[in-house]
Amino acid sequence: MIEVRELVKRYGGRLAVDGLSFTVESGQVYGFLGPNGAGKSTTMNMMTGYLGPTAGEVLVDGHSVADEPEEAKRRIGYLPEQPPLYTEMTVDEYLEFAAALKKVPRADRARQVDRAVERTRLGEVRRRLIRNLSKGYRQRVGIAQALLGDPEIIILDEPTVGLDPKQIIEIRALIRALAAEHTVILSSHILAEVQAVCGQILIIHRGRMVASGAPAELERRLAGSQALDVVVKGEEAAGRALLSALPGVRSVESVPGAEPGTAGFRVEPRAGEDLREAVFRACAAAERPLLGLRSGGLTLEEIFLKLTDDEEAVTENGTSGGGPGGDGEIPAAEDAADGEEEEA
Ligand SMILES: Nc1ncnc2c1ncn2[C@@H]1O[C@H](COP(=O)(O)OP(=O)(O)OP(=O)(O)O)[C@@H](O)[C@H]1O
Repeated sequence: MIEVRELVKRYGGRLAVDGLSFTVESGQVYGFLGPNGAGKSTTMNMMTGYLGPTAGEVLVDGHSVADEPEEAKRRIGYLPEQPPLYTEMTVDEYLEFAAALKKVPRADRARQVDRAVERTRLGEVRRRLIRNLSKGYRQRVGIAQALLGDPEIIILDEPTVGLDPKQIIEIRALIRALAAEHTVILSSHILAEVQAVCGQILIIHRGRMVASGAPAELERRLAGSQALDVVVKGEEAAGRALLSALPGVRSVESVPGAEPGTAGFRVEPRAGEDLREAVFRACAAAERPLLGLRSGGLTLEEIFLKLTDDEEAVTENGTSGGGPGGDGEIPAAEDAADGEEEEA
């Protein structure tokens, strides 16, 4: 288990990590999600003791990374964003060297290297020079290195960045397999990646946590009420009057762009109401053809983009101005970093 308490990192005038607190429970796969520059690498570097925090602390199974680095670090295997591979070594030589650096007892090194090679399926290339390996295989070497010493927790910084689609699938499968025996934390700026392998998501933006939870829970909590996108035949005013009169409707907004002779609306229900059937029946009773009816709640992808791209629209209770409401407890994603924003 890792406890991150009020972690802060300042690079000169730039606040890269701004008071992050969270807990990583054993036996789960956590996805650390955020756009480039959100502070993911900085946080991972502090969690693994590569970088000292400006303030705050990290405890690994109760051991402070700052005060008991050996105790804390031996529980963590780390694949940094740029793994320090020695490309003039063979895979075996490098892993033996890494095992020695990690103070794996000499008598146990060969066994541990064998096991790491087996788990990352490097058997075929173990006698090849690292410089002759593809990026996908090099990444596996980096992961094998993280497994040496048999740490309980594996931390992987952007493990699939720069890989081709086939390699990405292989690395994801490898991560899932690791999860059977380790707590895994990986960072990514791609939601689909985190959704594909993680049971828990931590969304970070400008050095702060903007949402966390299981993917389905986040979606449910933050997607907002089941707003409906409705298209009816005929004039806008008549369609609006019809929909507004339905019990359970909170608001009806016109959505521009409907084809001529039709009108589009976003219909917000009151909490807990499912309006689909009522909309259908009302249109039928009024002999007004219903041309479109779809749930307009946000997908997790839209939530992620809203939380990280459009922070001005995010208010204190995590709802967005004009968008569907939500009852999630997310702190405001106000401008905390004082640097320029980077491309997502
Ligand atoms: N050594 C450094 N000196 C100064 N600023 C830094 C340093 N390292 C990171 N930063 C800045 O801190 C912020 C957070 O960077 P960090 O690398 O942690 O983000 P990230 O979420 O991991 O993004 P990426 O995926 O691009 O690495 C960025 O604005 C970055 O420019």
